[in-house]
Amino acid sequence: MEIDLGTKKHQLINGAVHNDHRGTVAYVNDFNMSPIKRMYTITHTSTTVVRAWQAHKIEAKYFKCTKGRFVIAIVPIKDWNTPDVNSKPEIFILQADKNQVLCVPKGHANGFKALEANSELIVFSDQDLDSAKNDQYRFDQDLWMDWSKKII
Ligand SMILES: Cc1cn([C@H]2C[C@H](O)[C@@H](COP(=O)(O)OP(=O)(O)O[C@H]3O[C@H](C)C(=O)[C@H](O)[C@H]3O)O2)c(=O)[nH]c1=O
Repeated sequence: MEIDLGTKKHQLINGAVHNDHRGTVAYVNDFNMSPIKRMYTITHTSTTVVRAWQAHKIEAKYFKCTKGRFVIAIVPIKDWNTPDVNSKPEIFILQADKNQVLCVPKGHANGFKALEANSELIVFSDQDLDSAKNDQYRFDQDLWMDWSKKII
């Protein structure tokens, strides 16, 4: 099944793993990367750092944890000037040993923190850097989530 990346709904795409005498192939066959224009990685050396909230009207993002574990939250934004303080974030745990890609469609804010020191995310974007620069919306990290609460 191929995932429709044009959808307005976030999606968690599950991959799988093949092991044999040569080693391991970890794959996410349903992640169609044709819309991707750019990739980068983010490493959090500490579990106390919160990177939130960054939001995009037109940019879709795809997150894959390549080391450690992250808690990542996403919130749909309707009013970009006065976002709804009562919106409820959807929360995901991404971990390197679970082969999953989280697709966050345009129109959402994302925020995250590492659950283990030195955790790393790889991020894929469907916008080049120039478009992304004009599509950056930042909101206070204390909006929507109490990041100090134990999540799992
Ligand atoms: C992402 C990126 C950044 N940079 C430069 C631009 C800045 O001088 C510096 C730090 O970037 P920024 O402050 O935008 O990083 P974050 O606050 O983590 O935000 C980034 O990752 C979160 C999850 C988002 O959702 C943002 O859209 C994305 O910009 O790296 C580049 O030159 N190329 C890139 O692709």
